[in-house]
Amino acid sequence: MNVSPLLASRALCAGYGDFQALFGVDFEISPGEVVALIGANGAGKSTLLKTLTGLVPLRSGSVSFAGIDVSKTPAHALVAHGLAMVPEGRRLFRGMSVEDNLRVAADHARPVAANARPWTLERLYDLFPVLAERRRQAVETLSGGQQQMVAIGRALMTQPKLLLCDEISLGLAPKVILEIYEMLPVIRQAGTAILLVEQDVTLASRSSDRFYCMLEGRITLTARSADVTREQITQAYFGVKHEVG
Ligand SMILES: Nc1ncnc2c1ncn2[C@@H]1O[C@H](COP(=O)(O)OP(=O)(O)OP(=O)(O)O)[C@@H](O)[C@H]1O
Repeated sequence: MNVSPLLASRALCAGYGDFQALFGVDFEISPGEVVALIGANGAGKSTLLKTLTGLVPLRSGSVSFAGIDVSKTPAHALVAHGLAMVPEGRRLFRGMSVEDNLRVAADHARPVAANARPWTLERLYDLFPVLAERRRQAVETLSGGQQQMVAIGRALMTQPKLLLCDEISLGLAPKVILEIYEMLPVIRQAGTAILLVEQDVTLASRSSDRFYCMLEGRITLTARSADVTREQITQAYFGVKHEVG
């Protein structure tokens, strides 16, 4: 059975002023899938993420999320439809406690069905027990890894169908990165699809079902993570187009 994609772009072009950053990008992620987006600095990953979420306008092509035309929907309204972002740099509400950061997000949550099991503070504290210990602390007093957990928790409190994670490993120690990445399967089992924008290619392919590689605003490789070779990734990352799987 073919499942319709949750998020899909077709022939997407976008840019800034005279500069075109994305050229005909076809991208999709299905419900419950974990997809990674990799590429060197400046390849266009953040721009793609921003265009998929309506923060950068389309020049041509289309983006749909859960059947909604993203170009006709204000970015903030997409949250209520189930699209949540863990932004690069986390952007937590400084001066507010861990718990208040999480509670604020709940005010913008997607309505969930009566028989669904929503993300609650208790459930998040089970996922990241250290946040329960620090619930009353101001977020800026937390370590970088703990702040990243709050950023993920805040996004989950909006009850997303899709969690977009922009370089969540950036600047964190390897042990902390693993702690956070180990939680992704739990989030996915709860029914949330995940898009990981990641600089670390090994981590990205190990943690995803499929991935896309970008180079200079174009997709140069799309593959099932289990099927792709190191050489194919290297070529796509630096310059030769491949289609696998
Ligand atoms: N606000 C902006 N104004 C003008 N050009 C921009 C802007 N943001 C990004 N760009 C340019 O668009 C291109 C793609 O940048 P983007 O940030 O999307 O790449 P990236 O793959 O996310 O890189 P990084 O990993 O460094 O974040 C780059 O050439 C970048 O210089």
